Amino acid sequence: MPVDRNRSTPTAGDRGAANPFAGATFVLSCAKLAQLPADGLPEIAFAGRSNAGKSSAMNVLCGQKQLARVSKTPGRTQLINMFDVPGGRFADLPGYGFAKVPKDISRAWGQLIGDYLQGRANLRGIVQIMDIRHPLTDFDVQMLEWSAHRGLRCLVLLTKADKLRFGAAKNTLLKVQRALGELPDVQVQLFSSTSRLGLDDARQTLHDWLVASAPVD
Ligand SMILES: Nc1nc2c(ncn2[C@@H]2O[C@H](COP(=O)(O)OP(=O)(O)OP(=O)(O)O)[C@@H](O)[C@H]2O)c(=O)[nH]1
Ligand SMILES: [Mg+2]
Repeated sequence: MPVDRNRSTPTAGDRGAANPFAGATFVLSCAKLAQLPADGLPEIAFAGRSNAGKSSAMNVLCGQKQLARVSKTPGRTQLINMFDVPGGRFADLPGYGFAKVPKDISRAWGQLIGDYLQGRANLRGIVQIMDIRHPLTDFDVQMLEWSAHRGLRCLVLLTKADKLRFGAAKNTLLKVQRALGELPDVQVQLFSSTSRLGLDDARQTLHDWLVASAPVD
């Protein structure tokens, strides 16, 4: 039976009015750029390694449990999934770097992400999701460099921070901040979709991006 992905369960403990992304809805899945909505709404893309926690982060940011599909199997999100949020749109990008994916499929994903990052005019920023236990893969760094080259803002979420002791998480945060210090417009923070660490800060940053992108009357 098909799952109606617009019917989502609110996350327990969500503070409702404080969430700027409450009421987010699934729009569509696209395999090609031509299928993306053409209305020019400001977009924020969630990028990162397969299984890093992109879909989980998007769900918790929107205060919904099953808005984007979460899976224990890496490589599950293979299309660009678009979600309407107040003031713009979120794009859940297919994850990269999953070794068991056949080469030709892997190439097609890379092409899709590359085309999207380079060609999507209404793209306003990137949320780069990194598993805090495996930060800064080569492709993570390449994504950040592409984004900086295009003048996009970037928020790095070091997610699954619940898996580390707080001191170890803080050390990784400092290490990643130092490593990315040269790149303009990059912010790095701790995050956990499970414990909700960093949730309010991340929501505020993304909300500010969309507000800054809104047309002035
Ligand atoms: N402990 C913990 N587990 C998490 C967190 N975020 C995600 N996970 C788990 O990590 C796995 C992958 O999460 P997804 O959100 O599906 O990851 P993804 O990056 O969207 O994966 P792909 O769509 O395959 O690229 C799932 O088993 C999640 O439950 C987190 O903050 N803490
Ligand atoms: Mg996913």
